Amino acid sequence: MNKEAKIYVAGHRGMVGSAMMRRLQQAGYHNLITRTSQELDLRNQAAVADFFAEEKPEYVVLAAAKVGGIVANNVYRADFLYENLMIEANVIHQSYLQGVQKLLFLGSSCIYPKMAPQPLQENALLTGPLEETNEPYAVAKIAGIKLCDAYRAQYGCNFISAMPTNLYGPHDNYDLKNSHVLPALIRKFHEAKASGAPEVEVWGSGTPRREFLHADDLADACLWLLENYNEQGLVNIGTGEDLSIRELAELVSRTVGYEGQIRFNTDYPDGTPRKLMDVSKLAGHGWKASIGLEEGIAAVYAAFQQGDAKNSALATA
Ligand SMILES: NC(=O)C1=CN([C@@H]2O[C@H](COP(=O)(O)OP(=O)(O)OC[C@H]3O[C@@H](n4cnc5c(N)ncnc54)[C@H](OP(=O)(O)O)[C@@H]3O)[C@@H](O)[C@H]2O)C=CC1
Ligand SMILES: C[C@H]1O[C@H](OP(=O)(O)OP(=O)(O)OC[C@H]2O[C@@H](n3cnc4c(=O)[nH]c(N)nc43)[C@H](O)[C@@H]2O)[C@@H](O)[C@@H](O)C1=O
Repeated sequence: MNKEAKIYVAGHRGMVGSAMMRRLQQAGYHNLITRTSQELDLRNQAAVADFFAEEKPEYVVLAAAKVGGIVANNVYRADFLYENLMIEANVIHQSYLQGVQKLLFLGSSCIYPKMAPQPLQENALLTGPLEETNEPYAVAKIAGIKLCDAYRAQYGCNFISAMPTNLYGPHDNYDLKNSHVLPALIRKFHEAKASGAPEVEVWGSGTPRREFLHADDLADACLWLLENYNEQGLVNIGTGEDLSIRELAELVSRTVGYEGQIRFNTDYPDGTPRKLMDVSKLAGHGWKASIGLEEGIAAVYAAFQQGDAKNSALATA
C-alpha cells in the first residue's frame, strides 16, 4: 500500500477507529479522510453516495457501527440490526461503485454460533444457532461478511473481513449500562473504592469465559491485513487466551486496589458461555498480539483516571 494512499477511516472517533488512525499515522500514511457521524450519517444512502463520489477514497476501513455490551445489544435490538445493516450496505456498495481498491470490514466474535467448538475457527460461521442477546447485531455483522464475499465473487472487489474478539483500549465506552464488561468493571471498582462501598455487583454468574484484545494490537493486525491479505472469507483477530468473568473481576479489583467483596447478580444474562478465538490463521502469517492483559488493563485504568471516559449515546438514540 502506497504511503500516499487515500484512506477513509469510518468511525475514526471510536475506540477502534482512533486506534487505526494512530497506527496508520505511525506507519507513515498521512492521506487519511474522516467524517464524524454528525458530518456524515452512514445510514443515509444519498449522503454516503455523495461523499464517496466527491472523495473517491482508495482504501476504506469500516470501523463505524452501532456497538455496545450484552444489555445494550439485547435492549436496542432493532437499532443494532437496522443501523449496522444500513452502514455496511451503504459503505460497501459505494466502495464498489467508486472503485475502492480495498476495504476492510470489522465484524465480531459474536457472529459464531453460541455452542460452536472452542477455540472458534473461521469455518464455524453459520454452523448453528446464534446467542440470543446479540442475535440482531450478529446477523448484521454476518451480512457484512457476506456482502464483502459477494462483491468479491460478482465484481472482483478486494473486500476483506476481520473478526476481532472482545476489545478494550483508549476511548472506550464507560457507560455503566451500555458498555462492555471490561470498561464497566473498571468504572464500578474505581467508584466503589472511592466511595468505600463494601461490594461491587458483577452481572451474571461469573463463569462465562472471554478473551480480551487491546485496540492497539487490533489496529496493528488490521494494518497487516490491509497491507498483505487479499483473500475471500474472514480472519479472526485475538490473543488466543481467555479467562472467566470472575477472574477478570478479581484482576480489575486488584488493579484498582479495591478491597471489598464481589457479588454476582444472576438476574443479568451470561451470554455466550465461551468465546475464544482460534488465531492460527493470522499466527500462520507471523502476527501475534503483544499487549498482555494485566499490562493493558493497568494502562487503560491510568487513562480512565486521567478522564478517558466516554458515555454511550445509545440510551438517547
Ligand atoms: N468494542 C468491542 O469490544 C468490539 C468491537 N468490534 C467492532 O469494531 C468496530 C468499532 O467498534 P468500537 O470502536 O468499539 O465502537 P465505538 O462505539 O467506540 O465507535 C463506533 C464509531 O462508529 C461511528 N458511527 C456509529 N454510527 C454511525 C453512523 N450512523 N454514521 C457514521 N458513523 C457512525 C461513531 O462515530 P462518531 O463518534 O462520529 O459518532 C463511532 O465513533 C465495530 O464494527 C465493532 O462491531 C468488534 C469486536 C469487539
Ligand atoms: C464484543 C461483544 O460484546 C457483547 O457480548 P459479550 O461478550 O457477552 O459482552 P459484554 O462485554 O457486555 O459481557 C461479557 C460478560 O461479562 C458479564 N458482565 C459482568 N458484569 C458486567 C458489566 O458490568 N457490564 C457488562 N457489559 N457485562 C458484564 C456479562 O454478563 C457477560 O457474561 C455482544 O453483545 C457483542 O456486542 C460483541 O460482539
